[in-house]
Amino acid sequence: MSTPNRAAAGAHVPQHLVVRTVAIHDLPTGDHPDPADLLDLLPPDAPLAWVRRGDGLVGWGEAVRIEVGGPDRFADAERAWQDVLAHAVVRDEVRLPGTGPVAFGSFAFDDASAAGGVVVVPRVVVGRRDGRTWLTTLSTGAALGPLPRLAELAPARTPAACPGEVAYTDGAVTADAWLDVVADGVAAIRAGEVDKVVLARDVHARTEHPLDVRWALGRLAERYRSCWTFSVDGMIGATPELLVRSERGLVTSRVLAGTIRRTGDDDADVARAGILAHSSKDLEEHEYAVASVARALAPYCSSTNVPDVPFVLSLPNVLHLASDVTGVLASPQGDDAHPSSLALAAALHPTAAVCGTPTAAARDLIARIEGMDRARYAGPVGWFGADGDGEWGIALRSAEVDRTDPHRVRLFAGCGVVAASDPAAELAESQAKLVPMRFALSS
Ligand SMILES: C=C(O[C@H]1C=CC=C(C(=O)O)[C@@H]1O)C(=O)O
Repeated sequence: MSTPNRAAAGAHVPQHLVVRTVAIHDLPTGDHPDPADLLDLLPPDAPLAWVRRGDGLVGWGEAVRIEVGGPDRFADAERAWQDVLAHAVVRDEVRLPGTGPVAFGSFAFDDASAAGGVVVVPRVVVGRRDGRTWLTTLSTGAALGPLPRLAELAPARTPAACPGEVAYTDGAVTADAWLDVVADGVAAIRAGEVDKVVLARDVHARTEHPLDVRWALGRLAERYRSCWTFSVDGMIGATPELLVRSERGLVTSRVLAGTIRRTGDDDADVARAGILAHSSKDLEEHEYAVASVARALAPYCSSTNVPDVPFVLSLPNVLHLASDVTGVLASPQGDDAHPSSLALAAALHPTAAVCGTPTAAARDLIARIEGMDRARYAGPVGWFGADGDGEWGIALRSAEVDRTDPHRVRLFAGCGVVAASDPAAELAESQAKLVPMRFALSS
């Protein structure tokens, strides 16, 4: 495989990107049949994925890689992507969201994090939406060739390898010490420094065998079907929280904040859903998160719809208070031009579901008391296309696979803290939020 073009932010991309999308059913007879599960197509190395309920995108190979960092990481990534597109020759025979040129991205939570951000333009993408499946090839330097054949492009199918035994150890802050971190957060709230702060912790896992990311993705996608299962450059997970979807002028954001653990007993869980829906502590946490999203979207929208009351989202491990905020993007010039989904994600990030209220003070407090670099946990992760439309989740219920040692995985979980928060309850909640990734790594 040839080496990808590396584009530092804003750097010139040396070769044309040639992009072709065809419907899978249009491919020659004898080619790969319509794949039952998109994830089954992925190779073990650097798989790219954004899937939910069987729909979405998977990709592999690197045609272009854009690495960014610092406070301008989103704008720099967008500029570099535009530069790639300016040199692209595109033939898209399907014309759906996610066809034509697409790039996957994952960005650090904090401006100062060394994790920065990465945008990967794959060599091959297979997508599915509402029963329609397509194949996109993206290559550099070639001319538009004959119809691509998925059978030739899809790697020989090898089953995902089991990680074997997994040993867990403390992350940057032990569970006991994290009780003090939460207590410090509550004290800062009571002192008037912030109204809400989201505090997170990490746990280290060591797998017996090198982690085959496909193993984790398959388990997550099957069990957490209402979540977006993602994989971008070693950042993996199944997030229930959609930072923003932008499609043909409509924006949607699924805001989550306020959590109660599930018991495993359906009747008890129905009662707990009622408790959650009436918990003033959780409703307060949720209200801050919804307000932050509504405030950030308002300047870009001609109208927004912000639900008055959240619904209860049921996941296999927890119940969440959830609100779907929607909006219609304004076109200031009267044409269809509006900010890209990544620009909207940048405007929304960090919401009060992962940072706090007020944002700047909460961010400072996190940097002062949390005791770890979140890296790409709680940052935007997703994909966007040539027209800027795309989907960006918040990288929650997630883990980062070590670049140099695929036995090492860092799992993350965080909790919204308000004045009424109890450190022991928050620790238990963080353990419940670690369940999906622990499940993903289990045999
Ligand atoms: C920060 C996380 O969850 C956020 C999303 C949903 C509910 C949350 C909560 O109830 O605290 C958090 O705001 C995480 O899962 O790491």
